[in-house]
Amino acid sequence: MTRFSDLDALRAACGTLPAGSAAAEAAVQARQAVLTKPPGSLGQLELLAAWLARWQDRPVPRLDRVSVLVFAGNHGVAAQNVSPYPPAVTAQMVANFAVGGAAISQLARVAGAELRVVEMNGLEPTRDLSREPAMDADGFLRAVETGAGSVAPDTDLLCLGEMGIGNTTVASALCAGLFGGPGAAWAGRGTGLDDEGVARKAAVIDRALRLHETARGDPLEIARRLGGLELAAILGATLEARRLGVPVLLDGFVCTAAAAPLFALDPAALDHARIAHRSAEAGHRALAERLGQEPILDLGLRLGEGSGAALAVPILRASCACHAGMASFAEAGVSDRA
Ligand SMILES: Cc1cc2ncn([C@H]3O[C@H](COP(=O)(O)O)[C@@H](O)[C@H]3O)c2cc1C
Ligand SMILES: O=C(O)c1cccnc1
Repeated sequence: MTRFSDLDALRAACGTLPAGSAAAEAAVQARQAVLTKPPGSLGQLELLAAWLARWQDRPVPRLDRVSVLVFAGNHGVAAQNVSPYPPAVTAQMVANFAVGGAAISQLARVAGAELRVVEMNGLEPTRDLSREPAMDADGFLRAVETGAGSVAPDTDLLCLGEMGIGNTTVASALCAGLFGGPGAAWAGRGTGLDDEGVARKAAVIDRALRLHETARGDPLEIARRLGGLELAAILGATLEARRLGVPVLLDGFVCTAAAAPLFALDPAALDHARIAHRSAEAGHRALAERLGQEPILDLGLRLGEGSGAALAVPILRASCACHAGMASFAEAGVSDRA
């Protein structure tokens, strides 16, 4: 398993990323051009096949082994009354995942994906980021390693998700720390805060931003101080997937925020990771724009768990099926344009 002795070692790993296979991408584009359809008429399906091919390094992309990895963690900042739900729900939902009763249990099945849930640090909470750094360097790095170590090398597509009461506050703080703006610019309703609750959440984030001001400009320090264990694991899994040639689907706001420090270090670092679904959570639109991405889907979900990522899998399956299974003009005896 990849080990990181210190933050500099992790930073170095983030600085040496494979570029993907331009040849595999070009092969897909060449084949798209001869399939029985007007050029470009399959829109995003054509682009997604090329994207999968590049990062899988396969001229014909495949989705035989799709995995949903959900990282679960708790957060000290939940003590600040920033979520309508108590932290005990995190463990209760992990139990619900195990017996197939959660939304992601159903959506992973529909996607034809294996679902795995990883509990971070026995669901012990991090420290309250509005009072001190959420994690020490060791705790942060072990969480990144746990994420990296959870990615099976033979995965064709990795869907990432999270569970952790209070983590929309963490994700908002992380975005503000990375990209600027006050708490109010990034804080949303999460699981259902009212206006007063959102204002309280924004104030907690502002306090955290003042406290961790000196870390501004250092994305991994921001992730350590203003992040959380399941978010660090998502960062580690996203990084490792790049190394292993596994394309990634990021779920909603929390998941995208978790991977965002990689983008802040290198704007090409998330080229193998697509935002699967635009969450209805307030900050997600701005975050996706900041990362230069248009989410594949926008169905108004605001759940997390990897739900949006799993929902995009059938679209990718359609993309692969058309690419691999359609006939060319020559094979089908269809006249191409004059
Ligand atoms: C029953 C239940 C199931 C969930 N599944 C995902 N989340 C989502 O809500 C939480 C974040 O929202 P906040 O920051 O407002 O606490 C995370 O656990 C996230 O995955 C859930 C939340 C609840 C209550
Ligand atoms: O978009 C998300 O990730 C999200 C939104 C609300 C609650 N939990 C997660």
